Amino acid sequence: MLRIALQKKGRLNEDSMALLKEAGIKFNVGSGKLVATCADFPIEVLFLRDDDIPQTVANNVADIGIVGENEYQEKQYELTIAKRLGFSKCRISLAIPKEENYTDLGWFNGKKVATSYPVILRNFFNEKNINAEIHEIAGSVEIAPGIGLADAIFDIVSSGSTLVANHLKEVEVVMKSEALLVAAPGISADKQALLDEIIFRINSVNAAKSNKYILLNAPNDKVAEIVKVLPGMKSPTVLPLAQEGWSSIHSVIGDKQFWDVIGKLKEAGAEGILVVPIEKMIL
Ligand SMILES: Nc1ncnc2c1ncn2[C@@H]1O[C@H](COP(=O)(O)OP(=O)(O)OP(=O)(O)O)[C@@H](O)[C@H]1O
Ligand SMILES: O=P(O)(O)OC[C@H]1O[C@H](OP(=O)(O)OP(=O)(O)O)[C@H](O)[C@@H]1O
Ligand SMILES: [Mg+2]
Repeated sequence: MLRIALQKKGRLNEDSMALLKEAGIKFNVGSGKLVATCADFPIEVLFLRDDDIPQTVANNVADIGIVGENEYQEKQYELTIAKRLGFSKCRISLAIPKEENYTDLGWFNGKKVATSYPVILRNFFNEKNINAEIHEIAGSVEIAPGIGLADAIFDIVSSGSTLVANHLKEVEVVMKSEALLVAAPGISADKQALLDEIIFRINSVNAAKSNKYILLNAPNDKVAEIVKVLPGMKSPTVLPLAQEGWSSIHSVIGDKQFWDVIGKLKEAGAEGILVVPIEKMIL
């Protein structure tokens, strides 16, 4: 039985639960329950505050967990990053009152900076030889300069709207963050096999999301040119149509090349192009 630590509620909770669900791992979550089991996978979930997830995994109370890279860096536990999950993307930045004239990091010398990430900030300032005071607060960090608690802040930024609402401007991006699947170092072979299965399923789900299945028709004399344009998992499938002299071509295209490939297909004489989502893609 594997134990996973997930955020109880907040920014990471919904995407973490959705990802596991797509990977065929559904929990029987009752309201207020902090532990849940799964009917079709040998896994148990602990619902925690995100701040407590790195420690819980490091102490082997949970075997794996989903946590923001910012929290992982801040807590400094030796955990294995099993998979970067690509959601909850944000940056952790220094921001100052918008009317301040900012030229470089030297601005922070002698200033007081409010943050929930003192370790990351201390390391950054040390590395850059900045002598600033760090004032740790647990939340509502953006309010600190406005109420005279600090001169600047170091906090999570995504759209930037919280900064704007609090008359602040982002001046330095210190780190970028995304959700991580972390594991305790040295878990047993049995647990590692379950973790590998979860990663395999997540990869299949992610590959399916970033690819589309494409079907099109073409006259036989255009098939060779069209096949050159299509990437395909191995190579495109070419099947004869009932109508003499025509073929149906099937393939898989990645999101990144999608519109470029569609344009080239039309130029090469493709007709009746259909694009359909892929449920799972086994690599
Ligand atoms: N605006 C955002 N956009 C994208 N990701 C974010 C954003 N805010 C936070 N995150 C990411 O999600 C994680 C959890 O954020 P959340 O605001 O839910 O934390 P919290 O208030 O500390 O929750 P908890 O109650 O569990 O301690 C953050 O550590 C960060 O990695
Ligand atoms: O740049 P933005 O898009 O405005 O996002 C940044 C804000 O998002 C997070 O707070 P959240 O909204 O999760 O509230 P909380 O800190 O109270 O949980 C974070 O703590 C920032 O305050
Ligand atoms: Mg927290």
